[in-house]
Amino acid sequence: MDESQSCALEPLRQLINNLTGAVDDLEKIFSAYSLDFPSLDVPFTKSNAEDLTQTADAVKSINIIVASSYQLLSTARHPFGTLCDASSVYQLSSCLRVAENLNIPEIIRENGTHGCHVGIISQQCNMDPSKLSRILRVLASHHIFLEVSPDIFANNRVSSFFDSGKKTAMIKTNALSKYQDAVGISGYIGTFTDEVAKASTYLLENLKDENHGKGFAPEHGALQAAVNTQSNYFSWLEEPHNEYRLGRYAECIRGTSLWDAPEAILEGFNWADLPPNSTIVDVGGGTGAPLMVVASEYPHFTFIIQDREAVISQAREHWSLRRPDLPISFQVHDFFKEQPQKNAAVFLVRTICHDWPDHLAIEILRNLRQAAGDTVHIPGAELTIVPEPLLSNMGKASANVYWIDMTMQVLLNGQERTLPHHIQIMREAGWNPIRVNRCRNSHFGYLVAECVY
Ligand SMILES: C[S@@+](CC[C@H](N)C(=O)[O-])C[C@H]1O[C@@H](n2cnc3c(N)ncnc32)[C@H](O)[C@@H]1O
Repeated sequence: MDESQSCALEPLRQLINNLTGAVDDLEKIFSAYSLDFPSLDVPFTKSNAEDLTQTADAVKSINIIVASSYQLLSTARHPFGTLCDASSVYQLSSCLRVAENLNIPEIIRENGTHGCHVGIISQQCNMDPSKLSRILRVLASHHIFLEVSPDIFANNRVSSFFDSGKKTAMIKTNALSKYQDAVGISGYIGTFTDEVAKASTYLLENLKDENHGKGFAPEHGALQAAVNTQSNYFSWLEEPHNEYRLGRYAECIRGTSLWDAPEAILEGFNWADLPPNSTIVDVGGGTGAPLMVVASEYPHFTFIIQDREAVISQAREHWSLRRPDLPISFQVHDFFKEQPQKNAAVFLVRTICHDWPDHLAIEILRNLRQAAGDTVHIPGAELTIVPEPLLSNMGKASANVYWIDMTMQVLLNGQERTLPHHIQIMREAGWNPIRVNRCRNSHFGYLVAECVY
């Protein structure tokens, strides 16, 4: 082998060394607890081993594996292969949408643990078996479901993660019941593969639109062309024909809690330092999944969830089903109007600003500033230093941050922001960022700010 050949292969060897090192580290982490790493071929169950995969050291190793293996694949294969994949990846989303909408993980679960013939699956969801088989094969080829033998599909660790845990008989009588107090991320998949995917297909048309392409109005994004509406995303969701999508969106947002490490909200802010009678206002809180974590730990505070009227009804129902014991009140409030809570110790503003372009995010923050007595609390973003030759943003391991950024662009002309950008809009709204708290196992940062007097 001549020198130039060995040089050209060096990045591949470095990437393999990264992989080996990361797998060795995972082995040490799991053997310290005498646990096995969860198998891809076995359905997901809440377990100590799954919990261990979420800890900071395990996440670090897993991210190195994800980034290195994707870079290895892109380095090794012909560009045509990478571009074929990128050109057709929407097919994967479309097939996933079918599987979620037709309750395939639930049907397979109800038919035993050894897999289910596509003939039975298709009978139960009233589809043509040959078409469904091809759809499930696309997914199984991407490790979503396991094709145990030709045309027999079983749930694996990935497909079972969007099993709602509900009975299909119940879902058939009430489609929305699937998303009420569900486990898994069926709502997240439903929303992302439906309206977000539709909006995304109009990205180029929206960018080239002579009137709106260079603007940032939330009612002039790609979504409006895709679904033929003049309303912004949230108003459109509340139109009568979208009852199903609105119900599903609530579950989608609960699913977004998984972007964050489970304990991040507790570590992101020094809740324990607040006086016992403090009022915490969750602004645009949705159904309040992250707030439930705080309220469970600090039930002596007063908690208020604010959101649009339709969402507040969902939030009331969710808390009464899930945690009727916790002290929480609900308030219909439009965060573009004057903030009625003047004595809040904390305004929690989680994944709100990312929905909106700068001028509207600043308006939301200014309204809080005008009502504020103490601190506000906002998630931001930070880069992580990584080993050579990986990309400095961890490439594929950070892909979801960039997917969500594009989601915000196509839905509402919103965006994810870097830490300096977060700081800039907070300062413009009259807030002084004083601290960023980050969990090592999460892309989220918690930016704590005080009023500028
Ligand atoms: C991305 S979700 C975040 C929910 C919650 N903060 C969380 O992190 O789980 C955005 C929320 O903003 C709410 N929202 C949108 N427009 C609003 C408005 N004008 N006033 C109050 N809430 C609004 C939506 O209904 C939705 O619940």
